[in-house]
Amino acid sequence: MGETIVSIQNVCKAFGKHQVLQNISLEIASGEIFGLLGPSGAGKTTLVKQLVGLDLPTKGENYIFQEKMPSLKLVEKIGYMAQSDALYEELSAKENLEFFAALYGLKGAKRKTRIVEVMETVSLSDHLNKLVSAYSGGMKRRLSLAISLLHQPKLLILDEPTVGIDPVLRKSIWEAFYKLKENGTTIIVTTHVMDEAEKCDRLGMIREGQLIAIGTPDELKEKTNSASIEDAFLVFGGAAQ
Ligand SMILES: Nc1ncnc2c1ncn2[C@@H]1O[C@H](COP(=O)(O)OP(=O)(O)OP(=O)(O)O)[C@@H](O)[C@H]1O
Repeated sequence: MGETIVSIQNVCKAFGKHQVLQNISLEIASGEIFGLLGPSGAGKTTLVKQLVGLDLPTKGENYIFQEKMPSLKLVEKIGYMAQSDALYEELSAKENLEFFAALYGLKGAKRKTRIVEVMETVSLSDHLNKLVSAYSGGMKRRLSLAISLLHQPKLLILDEPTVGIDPVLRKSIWEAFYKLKENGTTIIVTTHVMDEAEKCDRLGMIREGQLIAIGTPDELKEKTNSASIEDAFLVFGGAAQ
């Protein structure tokens, strides 16, 4: 495995009395596609928000590129796609991309090239000048993904990137992830979709704020004698014996 890019150390998070993350520790290496798998409400979004510097743990620390989060220095190195799309509906896709590219300091020819490239990556090149309000839900997800890729981040954090995307496009988006990985990008993806979990290099299974298992999809299935990730999850979660 490559060098450690993400180190989560004894992270806890409480909202009032509600303990949402319970002593999570894990490390993610350079070039991995790491999946955080868990049901709705398990704490995945809460954890990734800390990794992008949008929230703080109640206890413990998160280090990214050996730097303690939150750190403004790392903004350029991290791409984040939130669970709900943050797009300007009344603008075209191109105008949205130009706006975010400007925020990242991309100018002139570089900006133009990156806009073309990221739209190709998400198969939206033919819809560049369309208003976002005329986009479908899946198209908006893909545009959000394109925006997160604009500045060629070394670490990409994607919160449920393929929700509302049909299986054909989902496949093409995963091909894009593999291409990014080949170019050295580390990717963290949250999901509750089991077949998507299978595509990750390693998985962290999260249930009720606890990391109940970690390993490659094959390791997790072997350890539990399960035919599927879904069954493995149930065994680790104590629901089936
Ligand atoms: N700002 C907040 N204040 C209070 N409770 C919160 C807050 N944010 C999240 N929670 C609670 O923390 C728990 C974990 O939520 P989180 O969004 O991290 O789960 P998740 O695994 O990402 O689920 P989903 O797949 O539905 O997004 C939930 O019970 C949620 O209600």
